[in-house]
Amino acid sequence: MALRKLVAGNWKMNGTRAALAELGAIADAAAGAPSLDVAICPPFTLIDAAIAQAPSLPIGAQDCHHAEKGAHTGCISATMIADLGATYVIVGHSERRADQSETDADVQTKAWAVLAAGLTAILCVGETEAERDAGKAGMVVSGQMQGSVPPAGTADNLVIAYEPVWAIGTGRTPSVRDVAEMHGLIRAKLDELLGEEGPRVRILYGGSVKPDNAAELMAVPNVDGALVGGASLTAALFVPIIEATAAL
Ligand SMILES: O=C(CO)COP(=O)(O)O
Repeated sequence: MALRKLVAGNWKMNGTRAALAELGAIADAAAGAPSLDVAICPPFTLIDAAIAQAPSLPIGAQDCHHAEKGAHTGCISATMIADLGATYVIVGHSERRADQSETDADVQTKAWAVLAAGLTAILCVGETEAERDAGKAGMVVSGQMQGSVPPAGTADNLVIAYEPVWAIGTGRTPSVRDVAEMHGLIRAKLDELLGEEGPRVRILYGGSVKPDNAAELMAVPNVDGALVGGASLTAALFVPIIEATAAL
């Protein structure tokens, strides 16, 4: 089944207010590609201003706390993100799994919080290079799915992002064959975990997506869009990725 593609940018810990100048051209490209969904996930500090600057462009956050509110100094809840008018929250990014020691169980409770706030979770999974070299990539990703996908996930509130850790920020990407194999495995796992919603949940590929490889990667079966890091920081690089995906 061909699903409507989503091309989402993850700005990570990049961008001060000056970066908002990129959003105009990105919003224009999104408007010119009505067959796709496009989104930008800037740092928390820019969400409000990004929504004001580009009201037509869906905006997301990169993390949230699992609780709705309370004594958690420095944390941000999904409810607060929803209150700003955002649409998406990334959960379980490998950088948080590594830097903040987030477990599958942590990621699942965060995903629950995102769904409860009426937002869409972009839930990230992916193996390290050592795990791939050991022939364990499928097992690792399948285990992450088992432990972190919320059973209440539907096509409307859940997106999976397959991001092999070794492809993030490295300029290296898996072969088209490896991407097809992993996305097929993730699809089968979604079918197992979510029943009839499984075939409709989008599976994004992330890791060194650039203008020159976007068309090839986005054409792979079961690749329903991209989660783009570095190349989403400027319209000059992100707009060609939107256009290449829309042209498929
Ligand atoms: O981690 C990523 C998106 O979440 C991918 O980052 P890069 O596109 O910079 O490799």
